[in-house]
This record gives sequence, structure tokens and C-alpha cells, in this order.
Amino acid sequence: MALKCIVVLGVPDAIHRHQGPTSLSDLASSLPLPLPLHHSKVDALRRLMRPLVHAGFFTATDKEEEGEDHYYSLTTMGKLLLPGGSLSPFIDLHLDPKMMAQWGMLSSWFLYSSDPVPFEMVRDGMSFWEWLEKAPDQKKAFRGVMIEDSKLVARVLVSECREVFEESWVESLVDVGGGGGTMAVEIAKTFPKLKCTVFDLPRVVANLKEGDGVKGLENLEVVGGSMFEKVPPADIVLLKLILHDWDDEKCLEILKCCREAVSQDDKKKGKVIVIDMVMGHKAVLENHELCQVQYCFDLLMLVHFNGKERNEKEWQSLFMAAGFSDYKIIRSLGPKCLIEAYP
Ligand SMILES: C[S@@+](CC[C@H](N)C(=O)[O-])C[C@H]1O[C@@H](n2cnc3c(N)ncnc32)[C@H](O)[C@@H]1O
Ligand SMILES: COc1cc(-c2oc3cc(O)cc(O)c3c(=O)c2O)cc(OC)c1OC
Repeated sequence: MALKCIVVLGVPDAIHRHQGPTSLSDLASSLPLPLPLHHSKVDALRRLMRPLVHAGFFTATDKEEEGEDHYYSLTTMGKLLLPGGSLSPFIDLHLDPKMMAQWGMLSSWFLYSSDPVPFEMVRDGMSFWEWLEKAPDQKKAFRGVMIEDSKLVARVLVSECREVFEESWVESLVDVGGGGGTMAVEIAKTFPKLKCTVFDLPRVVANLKEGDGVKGLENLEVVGGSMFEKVPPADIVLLKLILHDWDDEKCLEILKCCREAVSQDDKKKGKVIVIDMVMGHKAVLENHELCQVQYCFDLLMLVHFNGKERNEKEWQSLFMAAGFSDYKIIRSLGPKCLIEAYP
């Protein structure tokens, strides 16, 4: 809530515009507020900044003595909070009071509810996806969150995992649940010979064909449909942050459709690429912060969807039950992993 508050008050931008360490009094007087900050609240601003300095968003001169002004600067992480920064949509979405209601219901869900998840409990059974269609601000923020995450992952994928797309038999890729198309656009731009498809629900991709990034890309197609029914055929089927939204039963339906879509003959050894978390993966176990991210996202999945973050054993069971012959965890991507599943 402190983070949300300083973003709403425009603190990161005020420090950024100051172009150097900014004193508490300068900060208080340069905030873009309808009325100047009342002098009685300046000390509250100092107290608000304190946990955020501790969390690493800002640095502050460490002078707690009375009368000394504090000077604040943005850290690299703090710069992500600037308008248009990659953390802004995340804060807009997850710290929105409307998105808090489901967290407040968690204990009641354990004790009394027969609803599948707390999110649906506070919305008369409406799923997150249905609700987004009725909540334009949150829909925009959610799209922003996914775009920022995809930009980051795509950058690593096209620079450090080129071999995945450059094998001689790989001619086509479909990004299932590809949302706004960020991943597919980046892949299509980097590998112009690869025929890429963004596949998502018809209402999600309705206006995508005319979108800035997609228009004019000859090797990019947009297809509307449901991954529970039929997935367009391709050599590589990509599932990024899809399976963690669903329970095992639904994941099996998705994975079976994807396995059927993957090309297979003497020359082609098509595969499904899953980008999702692997709980307790060795790259994460050694990193306290990545562990925290995994636990938080697992609870996010519990509260919003009937989904979960899975450990390797759970992934293995899913792939085998969906008829895949083998799988391999190729590499870690922060809290996530790239997993290949072979039909
Ligand atoms: C968490 S988002 C992931 C988006 C994208 N893969 C990414 O990582 O940025 C989940 C996506 O699944 C899509 N989705 C939900 N149900 C679907 C269905 N039945 N068929 C295809 N896509 C679906 C949503 O519209 C959304 O774009
Ligand atoms: C996994 O890394 C990040 C995920 C998100 C993120 O991902 C989601 C995935 C879903 O399937 C449904 C969701 O509602 C969400 C989110 O709400 C959400 O925030 C965001 C990230 O950084 C901004 C991630 O990187 C750590």
C-alpha cells in the first residue's frame, strides 16, 4: 500500500525530474498534487518512504537526527516505478482496491465457501477472464502486466535460446494464449523465416490484426479460438504462463490439444514449449527473493484461478498423463523455467 501510495503521489517522477538527490522538503513541494502538501504531512511522507528505502526502491541519506533533511534518489529498481516503467501496470492491477477483495475472503473461502476460488466468491461465480471483460481499467492493467513480462522473457529467448527456433526443421510456431502478441511479434521479427501465429480467445484477438506491432509483419498471423477445442498446427507450440492458471484436469485438456497440434513425421520432431514456474527448481532454491516470488505467485493462482505453480514431479505427471514421451527443463528465466515436452 505504501508503494501504491508513492506511485499515486508521483514520488518517483518528482525525484527523477529533480535530477539528483532530492531533499524531503523539495520532494514535498514538487509533488504534482491538486493542493500543496500540508506541512503537517511532510513527516508522514518521510515515514512512508522509509520501508520503500528498506525494500530497495530508493536510497536515502541515513540521518534520523532531528532537523536533518533526508535526500532521496531512485535505485535501478525504483526507476521501474516511473510512469511507463515496467512495474507500473503490476501496481495498477494488484494494488487496486477492487483486486484486494478476493484476498480478504481467503480465510472465509477455507472455512465456509464451496466456490472454486476466492476471486469467484466475491463476484457471484464470475471467472477472472469473464470479469476482465467488464472491468476496462483492470483489463488494461492486466494486458500491461503481461506485455512487460513478455518483453523481458522474449528478449532472453531470442538472444540466448536462438537454437530452439533455428533448427532446420522448425518452420512454424503458435503462441497459445498469446494475448496481445508481444512474444510472437518479437519472435517473428527476429526469425523472419519462421511462420508465427498468435492464438487466443476470439474476443482477445479481435482487434489485434490492426495493432501497431502486428500490422505489416508478413510472417505473423492472428487466430481466434479456444485451446480446449483445437490449436492451430505448428512445429513448435508455445504455452507461456498458461498452465499455472488451470487445475490438472484442464491442463490435461490443453496439453492434449497442443500435442495433437504439434507436427510429427520423419523429419520433424515437433515440441511443446512451456514457460512457467518450477517450484523448488535448483536456480530458485539458492535465491531467497526468487523463492518469495514463486510462493506469492502460487497464492495468486490459488486466490484468482483454480490453478497452481507446480514442482518438477507435478510437471512430469502432467506431461506423461497427456501422452508426451519425455520432457526436459532447458533453463531458468528468473522465477520461471523453459520446459520442452516431446510428443
Ligand atoms: C496469463 S495470460 C498469458 C498471456 C501470454 N501467454 C503471456 O505470457 O503474456 C493467459 C492467456 O490465456 C488466454 N486464454 C484464456 N482462456 C483461453 C482459451 N480457452 N483459449 C485460448 N486462450 C485462452 C487469456 O485470454 C490470456 O491471454
Ligand atoms: C511469472 O512472472 C510474472 C508474472 C506476472 C503475472 O503473471 C500472471 C500470470 C497469469 O497467468 C495470471 C495473472 O493474473 C498474472 C499476473 O497477474 C501477473 O502479475 C507478472 C510479473 O511481473 C510483473 C512476473 O514476473 C515476475
